[in-house]
Amino acid sequence: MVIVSKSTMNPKPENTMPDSLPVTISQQMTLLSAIRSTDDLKKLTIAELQTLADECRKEVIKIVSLNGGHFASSLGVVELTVALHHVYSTPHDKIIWDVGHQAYVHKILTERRERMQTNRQFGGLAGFPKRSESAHDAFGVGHASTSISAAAGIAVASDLAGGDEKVIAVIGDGSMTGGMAFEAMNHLGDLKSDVLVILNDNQMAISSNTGALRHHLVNISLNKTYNRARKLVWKSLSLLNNGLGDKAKKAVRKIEDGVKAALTPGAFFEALGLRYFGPIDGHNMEQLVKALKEMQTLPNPKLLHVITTKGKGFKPAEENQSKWHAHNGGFDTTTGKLLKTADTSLPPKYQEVFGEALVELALKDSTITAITAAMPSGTSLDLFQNAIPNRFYDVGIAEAHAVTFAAGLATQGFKPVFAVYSTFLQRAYDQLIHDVALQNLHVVFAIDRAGLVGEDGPTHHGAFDLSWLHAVPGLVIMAPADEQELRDMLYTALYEVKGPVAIRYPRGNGTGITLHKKFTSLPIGKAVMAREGSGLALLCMGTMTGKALEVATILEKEEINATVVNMRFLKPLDTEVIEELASRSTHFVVLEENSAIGGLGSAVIDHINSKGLNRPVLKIALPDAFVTHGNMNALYKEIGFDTPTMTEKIRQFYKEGQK
Ligand SMILES: Cc1ncc(C[n+]2csc(CCOP(=O)(O)OP(=O)(O)O)c2C)c(N)n1
Ligand SMILES: CC(=O)[C@@H](O)[C@H](O)COP(=O)(O)O
Ligand SMILES: [Mg+2]
Repeated sequence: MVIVSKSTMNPKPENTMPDSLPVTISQQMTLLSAIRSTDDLKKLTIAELQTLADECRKEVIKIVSLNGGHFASSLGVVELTVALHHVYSTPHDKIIWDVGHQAYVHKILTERRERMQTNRQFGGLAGFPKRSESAHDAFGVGHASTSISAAAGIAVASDLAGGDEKVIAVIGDGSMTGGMAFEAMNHLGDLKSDVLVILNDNQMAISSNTGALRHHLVNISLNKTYNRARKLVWKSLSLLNNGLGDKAKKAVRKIEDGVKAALTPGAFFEALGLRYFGPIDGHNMEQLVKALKEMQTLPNPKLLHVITTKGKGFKPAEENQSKWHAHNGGFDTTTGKLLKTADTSLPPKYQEVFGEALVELALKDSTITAITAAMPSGTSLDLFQNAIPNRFYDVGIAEAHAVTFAAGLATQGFKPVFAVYSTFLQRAYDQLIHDVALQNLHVVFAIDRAGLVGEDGPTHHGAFDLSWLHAVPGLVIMAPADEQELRDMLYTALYEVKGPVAIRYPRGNGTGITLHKKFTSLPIGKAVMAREGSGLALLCMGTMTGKALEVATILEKEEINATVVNMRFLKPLDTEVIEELASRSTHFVVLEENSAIGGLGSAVIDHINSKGLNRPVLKIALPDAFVTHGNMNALYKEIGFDTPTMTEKIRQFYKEGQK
């Protein structure tokens, strides 16, 4: 195999009007609009493939500028995606995109171009690959580091069934930091199944990638001796594929292995049983196509290291890759400038209030440490990182490790705060139980994005945390009704609670309440009255309190005088308030933005039953189903969380009981 030198990195188009396409294209038509299926890509020359890539890049910029979505990651893999669909044949061959936030070009090329303007909208295309959406989406994704495991499973299934499909996992350097990726390579290397792992190395997760592997990958790219030796290795590979006899093949393979073991920084992957190739320039179509064609002929697990630039081809995104990881849309497609000025009148976001409060407290308390699993900006722990870098830890996409790491810190008298999205903490349930709760360690879980999150959809909704946290003995679980309560709950978690404690709060803006400078300790396990009433009791978790108050105001006009209680704590549950309410209420309604199974509703019903209080309870909660993607208003309407529907449900429930 010939490695293309830097000077040939951007080959000039050989002919701008391809005659190799099945359809005739007019002057105005782009190459992209002539593509009907991935079969059409097979016939394109390298220059045409590059033209197609340029058009796809423009298309991604246009789509995200209109409706928002994940951005810089797709721009970085435009050439890689085009090359993959040129060399491989999906859906027969299987491409598994890790996380899937970089798969927009894959979607455009696999018969979804016309629907891309519905991307992430209610009823439209999903923002991530989804098996039910297209046969070309080999595996459903959203969470990181799953691709190699899934690829191994698919390849083994093919081995068992005698299939001949090729299986390719495309995984970013950020996702490669996740434990599952290592576990999968360890297994795959032993299995010997035919899987190509493409390591898309752009030195970025959402923010800068972290960890020792990151430095290792930089070393590979910069190692001159290796890069010279690599040419020799690739030459031997070409020999291998060009008709040598079995004995000679073995001898060449031995030489190759020897050279690589001595010189290849990629020996790390080799040790795990994956033959390492690369690094190659992931924006050079010729190099990519050649490399992929070589990979296609090789049996067994192998890893192709591809170097790309996140945000490639859109200057603002290349210059600020983290900011442009995802975008809300509404920007100029050349300059990146916002077309409308941002609304500065909105209240601060819950995550910002959390991040600021934690810094305030940690500046006065040197035992507080902050931990993120690759989400410093999303959780606002970047504020802590800037203010107190020596007590800030970004562990990579490694939620399970983060929890046990926190447990270790806690054993030594530190107060670790792990800020993590609800959906990603699911990865670390065992660690939370076994390493933290069982040892009653004082670890604070700041559980962000609890409840529905909108456009990211079911892979990202924080729909279950109250249910699974509820089952853990000794864990204190709280949810603030507004941003002031979030500050006070953080303070309470750090200074009143002595064991494991979780605070769950939603994505997005707070209520706009005026924040006090002072922190207040909240009595543990005690609810607060938000509205006095009688007959009907509305018991709320977190921000559902605001919604319940709206409902109560509407019902008041109909002479239904509801009591609204902000429960504050799921655990310990305020059983006294439930018993007191039972003395003056005939009906209970529990409101929570969590699955109807196992959260506050279940806790209240259990207590009512255990005391023989005999009160009917209506649960207003998320359905026992995966909630789709779309904007929050559309989702709330879909599940009956809009104020009119909730009011009607509660009205009916109460009136039925009065008959
Ligand atoms: C388990 C899990 N934790 C966190 C995330 C949030 N997340 C989404 S993309 C991403 C960074 C991925 O980096 P990389 O794989 O290198 O892809 P790139 O965007 O650089 O192409 C993170 C942390 C996630 N999707 N899944
Ligand atoms: C792909 C991924 O998991 C993240 O990029 C996620 O979409 C971020 O969501 P927020 O916008 O809520 O931070
Ligand atoms: Mg990356």
